[in-house]
Amino acid sequence: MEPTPTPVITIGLNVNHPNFDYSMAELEQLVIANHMQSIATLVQKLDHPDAGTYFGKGKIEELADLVRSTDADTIVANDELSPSQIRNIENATKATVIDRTGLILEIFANRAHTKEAQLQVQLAKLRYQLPRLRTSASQRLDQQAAGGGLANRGAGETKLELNRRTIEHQISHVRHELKELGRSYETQSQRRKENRVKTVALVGYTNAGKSTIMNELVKRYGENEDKQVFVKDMLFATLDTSVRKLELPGNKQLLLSDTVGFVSELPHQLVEAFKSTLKEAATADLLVQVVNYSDSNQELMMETTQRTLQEIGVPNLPMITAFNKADRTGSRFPERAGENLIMSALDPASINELVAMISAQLFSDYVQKTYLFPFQAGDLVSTFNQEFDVQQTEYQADGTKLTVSLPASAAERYQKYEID
Ligand SMILES: Nc1nc2c(ncn2[C@@H]2O[C@H](COP(=O)(O)OP(=O)(O)OP(=O)(O)O)[C@@H](O)[C@H]2O)c(=O)[nH]1
Ligand SMILES: [Mg+2]
Repeated sequence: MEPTPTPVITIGLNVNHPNFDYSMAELEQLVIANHMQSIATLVQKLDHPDAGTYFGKGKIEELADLVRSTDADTIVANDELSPSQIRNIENATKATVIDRTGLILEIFANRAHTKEAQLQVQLAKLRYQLPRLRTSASQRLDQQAAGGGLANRGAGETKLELNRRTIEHQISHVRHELKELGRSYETQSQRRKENRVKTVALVGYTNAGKSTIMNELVKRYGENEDKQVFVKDMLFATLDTSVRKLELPGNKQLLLSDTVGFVSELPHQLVEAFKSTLKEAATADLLVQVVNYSDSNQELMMETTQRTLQEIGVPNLPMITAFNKADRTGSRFPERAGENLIMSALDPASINELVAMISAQLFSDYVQKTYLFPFQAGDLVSTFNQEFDVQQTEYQADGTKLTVSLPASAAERYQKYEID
């Protein structure tokens, strides 16, 4: 059974923020993803945040009253706060303050499963903690850190120095471990490149349906249909990149990867840390951007996706945009316009259309050829049947005639058997 969510108060400052309501709604979702529940919300409109307390003086008093009159002893702020803002709000309200960055880091810390994701989150946490050594926001992260050993309650100046050095030491240690892992990772993807297996990466905003699409494709075309990935209606269900091998009709093989979802204002510490997980996307032959077409903020989400892809250094790759969850809208689907597809992951016709689009993009260098293999080259007939898309076979007196669709590069190798 899931534990009861921790009650919290969410707070936000509207500093001429055009998408303020949306960012507050997203904060509520992030809170839920961290097993918390917002029981009250306090917002203020200001020209700029108060340098010392974020909210203005009167609003801070209101917040303190709210803490006293509810069950919540945790406050979650919609922005990244300075260490002194966190400390001052905590002193004024006697509650624990977590900022948006700290919240996202907590979610990631609780969800990371692979060694690499865990190290990356740890690195991001350490970087976040460094300037915040004495706030309870960083202590919460401390307590979660594997092995702990960093608790610094009642820290004096010397202890603080010590902690700083410990953290710096840990940062370089984690970096080193990541580098080692990265090396083996690189050889893996290098090998894939050499074998010329085409790669496709699903990217996009969190909760858009990337993992659901991955599972539908694995069910139909996977080596092993049990290799399903985790799907859940909450933010950041996926944190680790999973790669699955698919074989589309006609022996067309590809590697499909499902990646971590993006969110507005993804903490820069995490963007940095996840660069290597997202390398899978950076080296792909094709990106499929999944968009939640039923969300009124889809434009914003697409902008965030574009910006994040740039930040993590994904070059401008060929892209198909899948406007997913159309079953929740009044729109017709599947409906294709160029490289855009309005679709639903729950609809087989949509999945077929998506596969056709992926296949057309990836295998555009395929050519159709007719070969005559004499009987002494009989081995090639079985090789061709295993590796390529054999569309027609005719047994003739002088050998076996095959009509085949295959990559242009492979066709070059078998030129001498080619007949018109
Ligand atoms: N109605 C409807 N629901 C969908 C569709 N695709 C996905 N969902 C649901 O949307 C929720 C999120 O789906 P996921 O596949 O986990 O989303 P994701 O993009 O992988 O999310 P993260 O891993 O958090 O980045 C789940 O509850 C899915 O069942 C769709 O086409 N239609
Ligand atoms: Mg997912």
